[in-house]
Amino acid sequence: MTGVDEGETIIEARGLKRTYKARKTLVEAVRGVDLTVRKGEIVGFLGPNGAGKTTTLKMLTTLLEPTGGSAVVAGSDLRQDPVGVRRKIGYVSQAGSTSPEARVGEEIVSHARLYGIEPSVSKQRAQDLLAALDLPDIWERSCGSLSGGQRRRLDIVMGLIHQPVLVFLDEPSTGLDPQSRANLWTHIRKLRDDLGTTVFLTTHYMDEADSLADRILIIDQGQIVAEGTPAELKKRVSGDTLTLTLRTEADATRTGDIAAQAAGADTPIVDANVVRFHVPDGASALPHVLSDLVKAGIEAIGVEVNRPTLDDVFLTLTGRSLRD
Ligand SMILES: Nc1ncnc2c1ncn2[C@@H]1O[C@H](COP(=O)(O)OP(=O)(O)OP(=O)(O)O)[C@@H](O)[C@H]1O
Repeated sequence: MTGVDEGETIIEARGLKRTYKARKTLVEAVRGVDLTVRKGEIVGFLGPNGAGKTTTLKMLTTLLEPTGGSAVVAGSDLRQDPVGVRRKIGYVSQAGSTSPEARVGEEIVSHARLYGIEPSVSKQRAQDLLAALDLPDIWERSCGSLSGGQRRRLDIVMGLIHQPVLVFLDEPSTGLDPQSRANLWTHIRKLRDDLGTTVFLTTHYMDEADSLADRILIIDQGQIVAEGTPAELKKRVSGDTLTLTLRTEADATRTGDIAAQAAGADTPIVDANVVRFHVPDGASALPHVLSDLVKAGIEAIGVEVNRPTLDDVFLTLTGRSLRD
C-alpha cells in the first residue's frame, strides 16, 4: 500500500472478510480488506451507507468475528488474543454508551471499573478528559440533560478512560449541528496532538474526512477502492466538475450528449434533471457548453463549476456519488 511505510504500525489487517446470513441469502458485507494504520495517525474510513464501514470497525474492535482474513490491532492478534486487543483500544459506537438517567461522574467511574480502574484514579482522569473535551462542571448532571454535542464528547471521554493507544469512533458527528461538528473535530485533533492517541473513524461525510483525517481509506461494496491523504486523493481527479441543472430529465439526457462533446470532458453522469461531468478547465469550457445548449434549444436553470472534492474522487472511482 502507498504512504504507510513510516512510523510504527498499530493496525495491520489482511484480507478481512465478513459474510452475514440473512434469510437464506449471504451478504458479503466486507470482502477482503487490507489496511495499515500508523501510530498517531487520524485515519478516516469513508464510504456510502452500507459500504461495510461499521462491519469492519466491529471486526477490528473484536465485537464481530471475521469470516476470513487476519489482523493485528495494538500489538495483539484479533483472533488469538481478543482480550489483549480490547484492553488497549477504545471504541465509541454510533449509539453511545451512556444511559440518560445516570449522572455523568458515576457513569464514567463505573465504566472505568470494567477496566479494573480504581475510582480514585478514574475520577482524576475523568476530570482531566472532561476539561480537555471542554465539558467542565457536568459531573453531577444527568447524561440525558446534555446537548447532542456534549453527549458525543462524553462518549469519547468514556472511550478514553482506560488510556487506550488507539480509539475507534463510529460516525462521531452524526446527528450534530454544523457548529457542534466543527467543535468535535477540533477536540479529536487535540486528542491526537496532546495525547498521541491514534484515531480511526468511520464517516459518510466527506467534509469530515477532508478536514479531520491525515489519511483516508475509501470503502465501497466491502472493498477498499482508494487510499491517500485528502490532497493525494483529490489530485487523482484532474480538472473541474461542471454541474448543470435542466428543466426536465429529457433535457438532461440531451445535455449529457452535448456535454460529452466538450473538449477533454469525461463521460457525463446524468442523474434525474442534473448532469455532472469533468473538464480540464471549467471556466473556459462553460461558455462553449452553454452556447451549444442554446443552439439545441435547451435552457440550463442552474450552473456550477467546482474544484475536485472527495465526492468527485468517489464518483471517478465508482461512477456513483457518495451521497447516493
Ligand atoms: N447483522 C446483519 N445481517 C445481515 N446483513 C447485515 C448485517 N449487518 C450489516 N449487514 C449488511 O452488510 C452491509 C454492510 O453494512 P455496514 O453496516 O457495515 O455498512 P456501513 O458502511 O457501516 O453503513 P452505514 O453508513 O449505513 O452505517 C450492508 O449491506 C448491510 O445491509
